[in-house]
Amino acid sequence: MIRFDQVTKSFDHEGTSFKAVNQVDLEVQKGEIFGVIGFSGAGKSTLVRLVNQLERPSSGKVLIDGQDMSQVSSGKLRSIRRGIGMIFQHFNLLETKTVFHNVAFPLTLAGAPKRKVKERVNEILEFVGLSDRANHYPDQLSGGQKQRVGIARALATSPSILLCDEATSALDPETTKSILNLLKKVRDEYNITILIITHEMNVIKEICDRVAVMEDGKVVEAGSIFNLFSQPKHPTTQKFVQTVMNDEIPKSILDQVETRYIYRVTFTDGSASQPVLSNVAKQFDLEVNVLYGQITELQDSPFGNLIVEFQGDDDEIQRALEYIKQQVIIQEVKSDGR
Ligand SMILES: Nc1ncnc2c1ncn2[C@@H]1O[C@H](COP(=O)(O)OP(=O)(O)OP(=O)(O)O)[C@@H](O)[C@H]1O
Repeated sequence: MIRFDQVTKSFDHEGTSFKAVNQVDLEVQKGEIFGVIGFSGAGKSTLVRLVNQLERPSSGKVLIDGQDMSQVSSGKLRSIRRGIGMIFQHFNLLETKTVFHNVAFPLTLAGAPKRKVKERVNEILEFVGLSDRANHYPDQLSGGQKQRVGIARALATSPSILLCDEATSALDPETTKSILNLLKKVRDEYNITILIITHEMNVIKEICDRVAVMEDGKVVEAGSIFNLFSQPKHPTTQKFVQTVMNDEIPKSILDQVETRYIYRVTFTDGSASQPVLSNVAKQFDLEVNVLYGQITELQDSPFGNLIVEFQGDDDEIQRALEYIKQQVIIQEVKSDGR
């Protein structure tokens, strides 16, 4: 549905050319919630602005439903743009207009008749839970309510794509959660493709199906949430994962452990590590101790790491490791003393 094909966007500054987006290949499927994460300056905003052609690629193609955006007529581009909604970190509401008129704005702009506008605005305000705030002004609303208005405005013209540029970065954690739940509802009920850019791994973890990690204009790693969280390969991905899954074994615990065999066992979708470990304890002549761990939820399934130590005969431990490897992800933390 959205395809970046070798897309580069360069900016010229004081005689030098700078690639804000550098040869990006990505495909976002219809109805998917796709996250793009990266530190400040990685090129996320530029990437998202390439989707609705607020920026034009210097080279490569951006395709929406198979259509090369650089090849369409200006009339066609306007109609494609109406099918792409966008929400922003600072909401970008019209302060002098009521909630109703903020949401009505894109419909009025598109020339919709008054009766249709009223019907659609009321419907969408109900969807975002703000029917009782229709006559309020933005400065009478909380941050979370303002973003609900932003979402309602973006949805007013019934888009098929919703772009979210740091949409929860100005909100507290509770409000962030409620906005993310609303975005999930947008996807589930309207089958809208959602492209989220953020610097917060929590946002990715909460609602995305797949994620791309950006650095210096490039996508350094991309994949399903499970793959990225369970086996992050690039150092930047590893840093982001650690912000929500701190699985570094505390030094105080490591110092107390005398054994040589310490491993990280990772829970992934459908793999229940705990039964595997109790089977190991039953089937092999060794002791298994859980030293540390953190289990969370990823897309409604348990996910996390357990740091375990094995005590026993070397050969028996090797046999047990072979058995475990066939069932779950296991990585060595320490196996050779200090
Ligand atoms: N119009 C522009 N002209 C010149 N340079 C630009 C322009 N837009 C973006 N850049 C540069 O491109 C790089 C990527 O910027 P971009 O805003 O896409 O990154 P980002 O990952 O969204 O960062 P942030 O999270 O801070 O917004 C930055 O170094 C920025 O200064």
